[in-house]
This record gives sequence, structure tokens and C-alpha cells, in this order.
Amino acid sequence: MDKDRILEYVLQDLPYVMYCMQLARSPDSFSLASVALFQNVSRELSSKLLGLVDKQMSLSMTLSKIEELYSLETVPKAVLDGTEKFVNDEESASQGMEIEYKDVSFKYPGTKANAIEDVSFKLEKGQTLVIVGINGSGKSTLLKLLNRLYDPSSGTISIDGIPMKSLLVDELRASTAMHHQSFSLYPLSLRENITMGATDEGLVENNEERLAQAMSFGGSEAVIKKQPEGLGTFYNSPITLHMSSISNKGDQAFRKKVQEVRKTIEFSAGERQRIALSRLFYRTASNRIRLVCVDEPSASLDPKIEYSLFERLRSLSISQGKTLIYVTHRFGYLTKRADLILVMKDGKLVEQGKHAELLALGGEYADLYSLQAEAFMLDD
Ligand SMILES: Nc1ncnc2c1ncn2[C@@H]1O[C@H](COP(=O)(O)OP(=O)(O)OP(=O)(O)O)[C@@H](O)[C@H]1O
Repeated sequence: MDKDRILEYVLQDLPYVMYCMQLARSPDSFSLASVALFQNVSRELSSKLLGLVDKQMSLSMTLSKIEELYSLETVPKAVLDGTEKFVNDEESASQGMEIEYKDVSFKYPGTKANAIEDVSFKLEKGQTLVIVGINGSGKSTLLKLLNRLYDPSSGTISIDGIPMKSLLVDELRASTAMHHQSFSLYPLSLRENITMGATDEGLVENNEERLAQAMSFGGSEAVIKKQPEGLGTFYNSPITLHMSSISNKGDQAFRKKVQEVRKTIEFSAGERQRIALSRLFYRTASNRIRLVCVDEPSASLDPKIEYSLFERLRSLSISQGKTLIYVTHRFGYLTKRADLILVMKDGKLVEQGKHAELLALGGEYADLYSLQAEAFMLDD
């Protein structure tokens, strides 16, 4: 039996307890009518107290969630912030970002082996880099270091010739649009899920054209269209947390709205990917973004869709002068268009160059390339 029921029983029996006690103390002064009255009052009291307990519990749950949110502010940064300003205005965004890794090695905290070892390469402003290699070869790690989620264990990464560690992290991140493999969708409306990444001000609310383009480029138009509230549909809304005690009576229209919002959406992995990619395009359209990074969206996208995604990103990057880094398992179409290809193996950069140069080498790239039968079929 739960504690609410126990409390209810105790309060219901209270009049009889009082009656017996009073009877023992002064048998003449107590009537059955007063017991009935007392019972009515205690029933009222019981329901009020139960309501109060209910409210207090949902209030304390809400307060502890709020406390958790505020505690996020005090989570220490995993990397030390730099002091140098990083220019990310409209003019610099149209020039892209120069990136240089010099003898960079990195070991994840608590692990023994290096995830990447002695990696050196240079990417000029506005160029397209494609990183390839088998699973676990260190491709994602290269991007994580570039976003300063971690710092190299040794070696240096420079941006526009400045050591990355000396730049202000927030400004550097504000100039980068990054789609990680482990992206998240948040318990907000689909509109907010797409527009939340914008780094420029004043555009989040009212830029329908930019939003429509992001949905179209990211391939989420059809996914959003079939949702009951379109862009206003909540993705696994947190409303159940706060509205759990809403009564069955009350305003019908309000209850209907709450029920709509409470519905959870089931998205396939590919559909989730398309929403997240639309977020990337929305952010990329900002005039502060100088670098666009995409980490292997191929797992949930078929080859044709991945090619068109890459092509859109590439033409956007070229027309707007942004630097583009694309991590993929698929060769051919993508790598042929890259200014630079990095081939990773066991954490090492084993080959780098352009498609034709690497094919001529007859090494790792040529081996992997020859295994990509489906890429040949779809290649132009
Ligand atoms: N958070 C982590 N903690 C410890 N080790 C990690 C972590 N993330 C990755 N690694 C290890 O670092 C190495 C490189 O991983 P990384 O994810 O960079 O490879 P990848 O080439 O991107 O792989 P995939 O193609 O599977 O995405 C692997 O050995 C991996 O197990």
C-alpha cells in the first residue's frame, strides 16, 4: 500500500479514535451527531492534505530539476580558456579558416594507448578536407580536438597561424558549425531543435526563409510535414514532468493541448539525422561561421542522399568561402572533390594528398577505394 493510501485510512479513522478517547474521558458529553460532523470535516481535511502532499512532491521534483540545470553552469571546462580574441565577423567568415596540425598526439583520459599519434597536415582557408579510414582509426578524435573538447597530449594545432590554446574557446566554437556522430535532439519543439544552433543574433525567431532552406538542405521537410503540429511539434516534451498532477476536470481545451504536447515522437535514426543536419545548415547560414565539420552521417543515410548532402555543403562552402571538413566511410564522389584527403589507420595519418595522387601510391587509400563497389556504381 502506498503512503497516500495509508494517510487516507489514518485520517478516515481519526473520528472514531477521537470518539473512543472522548468517551473514556467524559461519557456524558459526546453525541453520535458530533462524530458524523467530525467525520465530514476530517474527510475534507484528508483530501486537502493529500492534495498538499501531491503538490509538495511535484514541487520538490521540479525544484531538484531546476537545481540540476543551474549546477551545469558550475561544471568546470575540460580545457583551459585562451585569452586572444578570435575574429569571426562577416568578412573573416567569407575567407574560411586555416588549420594546421603539427605532430599532434592524443590519449583519452584513463586510456593507455594514443587515439591519434604524430598527426601533421595543413588545410588552407576555404579548402575542402575529406578524412577517411576504417573504424577506430582516429577520424572523430581529430574533429574533437579541433572543437577543443580535449587538448592534444603533445604537438600543436594552429588556427590562422595562432596556437589554438591561446584563443578564446567560445569565440572559436561560435565560428564553427559541427555535426558530431553522437548528436542530440532536445526536448523542445522541432523549430527550436533546428534553430538553436544559430550563432548570430536576431535571426532565430523570424527567419522563415533560412529555416525553410535548412530543412530542405538537411532533408527534414517531409519528416516535419507529417508531424501533427509541424515545426511546433515537441520532440519528447518535458511537459509530463511538470503537468503530472493535472486533474481530469478543468479546462477541456487546455487538457487537450497538454495531451498533444505530451505525445512522444518516434523518429527513425535517419529522420533524427535529418533534423540534426537541418540544424547544421541553419547554423552554417550564419555570417560568423568559418568552418563546417561533418562527422560521418553515412550510417543513417543512403549513398545517394549522402552525396547530395556533401554536394550542398561543398557548394555552400565554396560560394561562401568557408572551410569544410567531412569524415566519411564512402569514397569516390566525395574524395574526388576534396582539396586534401587524410587517410587514417590505427591513429596514424598514413597517407595524405589528392585522389589521383593517393590512387597512384597504391597504398591504403587505393586498397580502401577498390573495396567501395557501391561508390563506383553511383559515381559520376
Ligand atoms: N571517449 C573515449 N574514451 C576512450 N577512448 C576513446 C574515446 N573515444 C574514442 N576512443 C578510442 O580512440 C580511438 C579512435 O577513435 P575515433 O572515434 O576517433 O575513431 P573513428 O575513426 O572516428 O571511428 P569510427 O569510424 O568508428 O567513428 C579508438 O581506439 C577508440 O576506441
